[in-house]
Amino acid sequence: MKRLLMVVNPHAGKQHFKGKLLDLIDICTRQGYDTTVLTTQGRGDAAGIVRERAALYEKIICCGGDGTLNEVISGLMACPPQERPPLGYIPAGTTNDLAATLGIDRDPFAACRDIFSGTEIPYDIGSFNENRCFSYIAAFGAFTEVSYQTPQPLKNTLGHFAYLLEGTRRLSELHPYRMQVRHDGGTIEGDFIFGAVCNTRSIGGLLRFDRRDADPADGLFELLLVRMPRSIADLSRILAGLHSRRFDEDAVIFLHTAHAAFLCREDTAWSLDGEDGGAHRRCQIRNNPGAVRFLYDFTAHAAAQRQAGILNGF
Ligand SMILES: Nc1ncnc2c1ncn2[C@@H]1O[C@H](COP(=O)(O)OP(=O)(O)OP(=O)(O)O)[C@@H](O)[C@H]1O
Repeated sequence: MKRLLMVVNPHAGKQHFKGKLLDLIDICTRQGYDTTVLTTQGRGDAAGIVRERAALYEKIICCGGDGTLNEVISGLMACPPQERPPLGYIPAGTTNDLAATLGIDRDPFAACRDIFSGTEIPYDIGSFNENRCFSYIAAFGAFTEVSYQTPQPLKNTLGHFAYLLEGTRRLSELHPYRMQVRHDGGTIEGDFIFGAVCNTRSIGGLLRFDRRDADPADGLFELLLVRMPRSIADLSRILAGLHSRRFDEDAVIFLHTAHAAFLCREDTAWSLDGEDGGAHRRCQIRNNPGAVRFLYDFTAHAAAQRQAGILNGF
């Protein structure tokens, strides 16, 4: 029998899938897999499990939210590329942003079946300071102070940022981060209130990129930087631009790059895939093209996703 490792975070989301685990294992067994199930015991556990055991399995399935998936991918990235098995994902978190972007079914049984009927789809992974990684977004900005103080960690970075901006009445409520940002095409300096390096077609439902703007396996990230507005009128223009995706070029920078280096004047808190990424003055971000192969049945759900407006241009 082929060997499959299922990594399950029993505390992810509202834990609805707990009672479904037996049926999920049954699907794997019927597909001819000798399935090992390991439940994570705390933060960092999923990364360690995958790092140490990935090479022993033909497939890995992650059951959890974006945080668990981020850890599983970190574990895979710590293995040599030839020892990384393809990855299936059964979304069981609260937001599951990446699953929405990829078009993975929200129903755990359908998602599980699609892992076996689907194909391997390469996906770019970001390295963050060489010791962390992200699959769809690394971001800093106004949202970060609030996010880690709330029991529900911030998931929806750009959506939350826009929400905070909408409520801003005085510029003094905004925190500008002075920094130099180097990308493949040059260097940008300034005071920024938000920045993100992304590999997704949708950020928090607010920004939707089309195929020309964002291909998850093109070896490039999308870099978005929002400058500190000079006036409240400026701020309204920025918000209107973010909503309509017609960026005011003076205020919002949007470009494609494989590398980004951030040199900040102060410690700046980052969020990686919606989880705490720590505070840093220097960050190096690098694209690892097609570093992880996702297993899912893209054709089964693309039409429905496109109809829902989630998946643009796949
Ligand atoms: N046994 C455990 N007890 C408590 N926390 C755990 C356990 N196992 C893993 N964790 C941690 O739980 C955190 C949250 O998990 P995850 O992001 O998967 O779920 P979620 O927050 O509900 O989903 P989403 O991020 O999609 O909204 C992760 O950082 C993970 O490290």
